[in-house]
Amino acid sequence: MKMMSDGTIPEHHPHCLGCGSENPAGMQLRTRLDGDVVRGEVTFDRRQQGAPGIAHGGAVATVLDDALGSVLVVLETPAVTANLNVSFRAPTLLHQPLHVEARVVERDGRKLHLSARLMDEQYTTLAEATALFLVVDVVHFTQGGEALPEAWSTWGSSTT
Ligand SMILES: CCCCCCCCCCCCCC(=O)SCCNC(=O)CCNC(=O)[C@H](O)C(C)(C)COP(=O)(O)OP(=O)(O)OC[C@H]1O[C@@H](n2cnc3c(N)ncnc32)[C@H](O)[C@@H]1OP(=O)(O)O
Repeated sequence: MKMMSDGTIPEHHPHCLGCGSENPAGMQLRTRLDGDVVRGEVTFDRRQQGAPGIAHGGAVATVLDDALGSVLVVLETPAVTANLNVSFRAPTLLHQPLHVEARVVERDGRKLHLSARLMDEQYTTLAEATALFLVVDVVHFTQGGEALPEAWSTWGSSTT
């Protein structure tokens, strides 16, 4: 597993494993592994604002998708989001420290069924997601014409 001795996942986002990309939309999601669950913290600011003082739903979905991407780091499995379903349960306020968790629900061949949740400081659910990720060959990621992070070369690429 790709993690530090304190359980944190280095450079939470898969893109950051050596390629120098920033987090999507400037969001600073930091994740760590807790048993089988990826946990993280994030705080939205005005860059992710939708209605005044409230995070945009797309930004919330991005954080959930990003946390799900961290699960791939733990699994060391190259995969992509095929389907993402988000339920928004309560307004996500800006400038509040929030908790995120993501986990594997089931693996069925190439299909990874994952789930994620965004919670406020009191662990009240604000949004939750279910997702289908499909395992792909690492070649999938060369389509953008950019060099891939060195760390990815050691990851599995079997799509069977
Ligand atoms: C080396 C390590 C690298 C690690 C890097 C990891 C991190 C990377 C960064 C991660 C960043 C974070 C994440 C991101 O941001 S990932 C970025 C957002 N996602 C994408 O760009 C994905 C774009 N889509 C595709 O490339 C293709 O459509 C994929 C690869 C997904 C499937 O095309 P492919 O030709 O391969 O598969 P298939 O069509 O034969 O279908 C196969 C099976 O799947 C079922 N199905 C398909 N789609 C759906 C659907 N929407 N709902 C329900 N089911 C669906 C389908 O019915 C079939 O089922 P069955 O008939 O077999 O039962």
